[in-house]
Amino acid sequence: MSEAVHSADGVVRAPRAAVEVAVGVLVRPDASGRERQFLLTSRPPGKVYAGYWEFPGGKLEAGESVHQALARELHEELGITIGASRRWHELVMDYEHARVRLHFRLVSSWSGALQMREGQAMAWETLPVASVPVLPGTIPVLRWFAQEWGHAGPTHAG
Ligand SMILES: Nc1nc2c([nH]c(=O)n2[C@H]2C[C@H](O)[C@@H](COP(=O)(O)OP(=O)(O)OP(=O)(O)O)O2)c(=O)[nH]1
Repeated sequence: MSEAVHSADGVVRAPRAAVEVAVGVLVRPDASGRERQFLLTSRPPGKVYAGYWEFPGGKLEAGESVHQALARELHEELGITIGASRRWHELVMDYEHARVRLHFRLVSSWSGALQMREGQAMAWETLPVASVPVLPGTIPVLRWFAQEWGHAGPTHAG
């Protein structure tokens, strides 16, 4: 069965190979002790979709597993060392600049203080997300949270 491809902008393009991307969904407990806060970061200046909010992560390098790529990217971007990561969802998103296969992994333990090493901004968010604008590839993740938490209403502002 072929994989569903989500268009980021509504344009349907010819099939092409997807770039594999490891994405970290860092979660922490809210005031009631439930893991309902998650970290969003803004895309750094100079990258496509600069200023859009996303989950931290990046492309796999040759020979890396998704977890290894995630650990490397989160260390490079945020200065933290992650513990285990749990496979969560996968999604193919088609942008004008590339088709990407996003491997979302949940991370609830890490060491080190968060540092924004690439000029990003960060926000601990919950639903509905207040940071704007969010990257198209981020919106399905907010829907998965909404389903799991029984959250009704908008998932993000704007
Ligand atoms: N990091 C991240 N990328 C995402 C998310 N959602 C989404 O569609 N993407 C897309 C945007 C980019 O096309 C691609 C990730 O590429 P990137 O440019 O951020 O990766 P990278 O850090 O390895 O970049 P570079 O070294 O090539 O500059 O995945 C997300 O939540 N986080």
